[in-house]
Amino acid sequence: MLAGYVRPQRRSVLFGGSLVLLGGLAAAAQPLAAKALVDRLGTGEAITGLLALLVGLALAGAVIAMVGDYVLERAAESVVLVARNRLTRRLLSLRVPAVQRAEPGDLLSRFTSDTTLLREVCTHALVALVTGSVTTVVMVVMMGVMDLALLGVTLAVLLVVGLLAGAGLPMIEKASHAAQSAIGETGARMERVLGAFRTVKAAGAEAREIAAIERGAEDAWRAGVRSARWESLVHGSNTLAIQASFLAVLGIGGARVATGAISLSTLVAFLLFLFYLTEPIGQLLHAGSRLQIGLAAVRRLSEVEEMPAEQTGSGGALADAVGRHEGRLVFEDVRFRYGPDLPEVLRGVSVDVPAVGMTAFVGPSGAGKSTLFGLVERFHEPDSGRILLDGRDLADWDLVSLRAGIGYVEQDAPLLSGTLRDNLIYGRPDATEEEIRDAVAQTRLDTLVDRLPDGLDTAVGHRGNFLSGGERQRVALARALVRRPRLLLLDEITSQLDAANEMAIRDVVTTAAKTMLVLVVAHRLSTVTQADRIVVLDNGTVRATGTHDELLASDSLYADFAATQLLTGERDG
Ligand SMILES: Nc1ncnc2c1ncn2[C@@H]1O[C@H](COP(=O)(O)OP(=O)(O)OP(=O)(O)O)[C@@H](O)[C@H]1O
Repeated sequence: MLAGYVRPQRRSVLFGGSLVLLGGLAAAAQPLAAKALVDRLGTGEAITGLLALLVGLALAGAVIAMVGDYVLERAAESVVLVARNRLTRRLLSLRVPAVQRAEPGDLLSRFTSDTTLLREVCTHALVALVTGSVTTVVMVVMMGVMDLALLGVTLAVLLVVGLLAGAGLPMIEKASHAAQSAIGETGARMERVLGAFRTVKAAGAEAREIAAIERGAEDAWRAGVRSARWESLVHGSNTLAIQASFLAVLGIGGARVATGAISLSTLVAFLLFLFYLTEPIGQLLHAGSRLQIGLAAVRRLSEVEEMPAEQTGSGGALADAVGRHEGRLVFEDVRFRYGPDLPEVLRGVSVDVPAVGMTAFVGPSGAGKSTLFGLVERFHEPDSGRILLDGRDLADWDLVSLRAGIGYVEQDAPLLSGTLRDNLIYGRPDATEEEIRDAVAQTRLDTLVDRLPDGLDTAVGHRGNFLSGGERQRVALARALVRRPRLLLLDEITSQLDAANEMAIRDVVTTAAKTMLVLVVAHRLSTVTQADRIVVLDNGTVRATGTHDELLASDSLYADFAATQLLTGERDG
């Protein structure tokens, strides 16, 4: 997965990495030039050329490293971009139940914060790991050429660093993952609060929510501190090791110079090498710890990749077919439960709905009415039985084509932040002005549009919260009509309308039912009575089917509903 993120940037990473490496090598060559300089000083030869070389090496090294750094930073940003785009596509293709089970705030944190962390791992850390290793190896070889005994001393001390780092690095990954998860959970909690802000206020729950969010933030802090502790241990071991090596080399090297085993210039160069070694080793340790943090982020991103996604094909041609062919919608012994441990919600539903006309589903709350709509949209798949449209199992339809033919107004259909127009054309961005106006007029939104300061181009607020509940319902219906569906699924769209608006909407629905298949779920008797057929659902089964009059005579539950007006009261209860 990591490779997948880095691959598109491999050229930049290679180029930038090579530059950084070159810069590092230029730095590595400096001790050699310094050694030559010291030797020449002893012999009294001219040193101007060597001095120039030394300055040139330092300058060139710095500039090359700087350019390399920029190239890598840029590649890192591109990696984040690629990761965000990939995650966006993944998130939007997820199956509805998967997203319903997840916390939106947590998914959001993966999109914002984890992708940002990814930049740590993908370029800099990887390159630093390579350049740090190469520079270290080059320096160690050079040190070996100078004096094997001193090298032995150095390596022994460095081994201790390696062991310390080896123990610390996995802990960093663990702590970082915990910190990110805690941030995700806190984000989810925050999203919950902001999404129901008025309810939070009305319930006086601010203090409780603050405490809960702060607890989450503290969890993140604790994990972050744990990670910081391991990081500083890993990083600090570098300084410690180099200093210890320095003293050891100085002592043992001094003795070797005194015995004449090595020259003074060799000792100076060796110590310089040791001094320069701090950087690549520090780089290695830093890269190692960053890599762990990035890997923790990759782990969280890959968790999203593993969530089930919808399968969509091309479907353009089929979308046309949906518009042209008319056909029945048939439920054949449909059984469904929301999860393996949950009770069966639909227990063998069989309904045959003709291609045109209005079919109403009524029944007590929780009977499974909305669930049926969810199955038609294929948000969920039946556990057994089939649903056929045009005689074809919905499972065989291309999802895009299927949904292109459906106008779905869900219960409490949310609007999206943006303008009223954005909301109306959400299901069909290429709708003409006339079609928009037409839908607006049908749903009696024209008075609202006239009243709004910028008409159709007025912002409606987050989830449409600048509008009343009834207005939101009518916008949702207009949005479905603009889509020009062949199949309208209307789930409780009149619950918040006053009598006048309800009557108008009823007319819209009746008119629509003359040319298309309209399924409504309604608790209001007035909406239901004019349906061509009514399906009474009870506890996941079809109890009775017929017209209002037929059911009044034949079905006691329906007769009871009608008589006691429970059909109206149910929503509020
Ligand atoms: N996503 C879900 N996960 C688990 N259970 C669910 C889910 N959605 C609905 N249910 C359960 O399935 C049952 C049927 O719900 P459904 O929304 O279809 O009922 P309904 O007849 O539309 O009710 P209402 O008239 O109150 O809208 C209910 O018992 C509900 O608790």
